[in-house]
Amino acid sequence: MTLRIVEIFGPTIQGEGALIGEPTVFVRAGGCDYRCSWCDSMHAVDTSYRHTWEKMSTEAVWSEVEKLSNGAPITVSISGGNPAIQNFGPLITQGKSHGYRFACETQGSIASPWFKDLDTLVLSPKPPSSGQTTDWAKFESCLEAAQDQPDLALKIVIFDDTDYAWAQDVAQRYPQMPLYLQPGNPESDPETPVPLQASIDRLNWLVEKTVADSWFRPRVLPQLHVLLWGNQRGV
Ligand SMILES: C[S@@+](CC[C@H](N)C(=O)[O-])C[C@H]1O[C@@H](n2cnc3c(N)ncnc32)[C@H](O)[C@@H]1O
Ligand SMILES: Nc1nc2[nH]cc(C(=O)O)c2c(=O)[nH]1
Ligand code: SF4
Ligand SMILES: [Mg+2]
Repeated sequence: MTLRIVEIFGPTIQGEGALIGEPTVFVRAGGCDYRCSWCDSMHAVDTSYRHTWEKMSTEAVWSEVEKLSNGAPITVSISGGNPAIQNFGPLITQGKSHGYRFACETQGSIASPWFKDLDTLVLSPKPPSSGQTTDWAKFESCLEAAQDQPDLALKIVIFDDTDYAWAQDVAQRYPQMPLYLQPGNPESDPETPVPLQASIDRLNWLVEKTVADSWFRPRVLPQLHVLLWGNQRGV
């Protein structure tokens, strides 16, 4: 199996959502069917970066994960881009046989048969500010592909009041799924520092909004890695 890989990095901490704080090695897949206006990982999306992506065998990816984690079983997060475009099934099988855990981050536009082999599937449908439109039939197919096997989490990025109202609608569609909200980071250029106070202010805005609405279902979280390292890549 050949995979298009942008970067493999870590161990670091998972900075977002359900597994926040968890020691994690990231495998970032190249290519995405979306073009979110505010994507913080355009180097894994825009085909002008394709020459920086590496074609790697499953074995080569696995060996890098093992090297980075020093052979100690850890959580591996498969992100991108949209990793669902490619076949990460063999990597997951290999890693699980050594006691590793696997999570995947995807927008929910493409269902992959290997979703059922994950420990955690994070579905992150995109709000209006992204400029993308969710195909809910495809999103449902992702849930079906998971076959009730992995833990599921819904993670929604909020930039403004419109996104917030949209998130409330989506939440109602999926009353059983654990829900995470994170404020959007308008600064996605890796060279530009992210002022800490501005990040805190955006988080505070979102926390105060949910509390004022007595909307107690979501967990509101920052992007912890952005607070620590800004937009630096590979962390
Ligand atoms: C880069 S995406 C890759 C995985 C997949 N394509 C997705 O969007 O879920 C990983 C996570 O980062 C979030 N994200 C991307 N750009 C962001 C930004 N500027 N601010 C906050 N979160 C962002 C996405 O919504 C997603 O939850
Ligand atoms: N530390 C850290 N946490 C993350 N959570 C989601 C990430 C991603 O880009 O998918 C990410 C990332 O790139 N780094
Ligand atoms: S779906 Fe994810 S990787 Fe693709 S453009 Fe949007 S945020 Fe970026
Ligand atoms: Mg990121």
